[in-house]
Amino acid sequence: MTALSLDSISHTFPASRTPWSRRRVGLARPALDGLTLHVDHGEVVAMIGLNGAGKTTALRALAGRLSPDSGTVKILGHDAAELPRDVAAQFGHVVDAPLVFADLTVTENLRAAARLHGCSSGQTEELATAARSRLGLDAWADVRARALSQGNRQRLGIGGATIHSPRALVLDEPTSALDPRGVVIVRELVRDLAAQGAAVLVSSHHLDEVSRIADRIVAVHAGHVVDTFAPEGPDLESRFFASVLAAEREEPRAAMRREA
Ligand SMILES: Nc1ncnc2c1ncn2[C@@H]1O[C@H](COP(=O)(O)OP(=O)(O)OP(=O)(O)O)[C@@H](O)[C@H]1O
Repeated sequence: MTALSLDSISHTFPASRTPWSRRRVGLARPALDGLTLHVDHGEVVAMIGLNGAGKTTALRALAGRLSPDSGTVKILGHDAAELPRDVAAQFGHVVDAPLVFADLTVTENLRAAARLHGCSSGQTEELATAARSRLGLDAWADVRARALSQGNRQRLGIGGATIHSPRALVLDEPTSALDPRGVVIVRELVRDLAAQGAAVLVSSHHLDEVSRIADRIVAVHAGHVVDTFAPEGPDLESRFFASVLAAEREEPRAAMRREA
């Protein structure tokens, strides 16, 4: 059953203005251009794409941080922009900056994350201890988040986003700052959640990691899905670039068809 869905979503940010002029500069190209993507329960889908392809914008729409110009965005069957409280409690995400309070310690942050995700006060301590240990953060238990390294802060954000064992999870470049041990920890955490039935959508630039973590890989280019790959099989990098090149060759023809 589909747990995360983006259907024909399009979004164009306003063209930027220079600080010294009210005149808009630059072309307003769509960040998302009819992107459709579904993730089922128990499935890990990885989104790959060049810089500016639209990955984060799509994930922001799922996280309820952006209302696209058109299309439908659903989490567990509900409009992502207006999740009922009980559905929000089954969803987790790290998109943009992780929800980490700089002045709280690691343990206090995890307790806060458990409460914010609707876990009962009776469960909080146990969940915080388990998440801290799972993410390899025991040595930093009483350290304020502002003093953490970038990688440990990323671990803490992921710990907070998954502390309630969500049924739907969205992670934007979850391993970008992690050391190799952290990469394995996050991979195993994501795979375990999927084994429990969670739908997981991650974006990443690490093609090697993507093929280890995902059941399905989607290539996004110019705001839409241009190809889908199985993780096994030869040389993901070559397959990815072939798809991007084919999409770039096809685009002028598609634009002419749209204008005709
Ligand atoms: N807040 C914003 N205002 C204006 N344009 C934006 C904004 N956020 C994103 N964009 C533009 O939307 C397009 C898609 O950006 P997005 O961040 O979704 O790409 P991405 O695939 O996540 O890239 P990266 O791999 O570099 O993180 C880009 O052209 C970007 O410049």
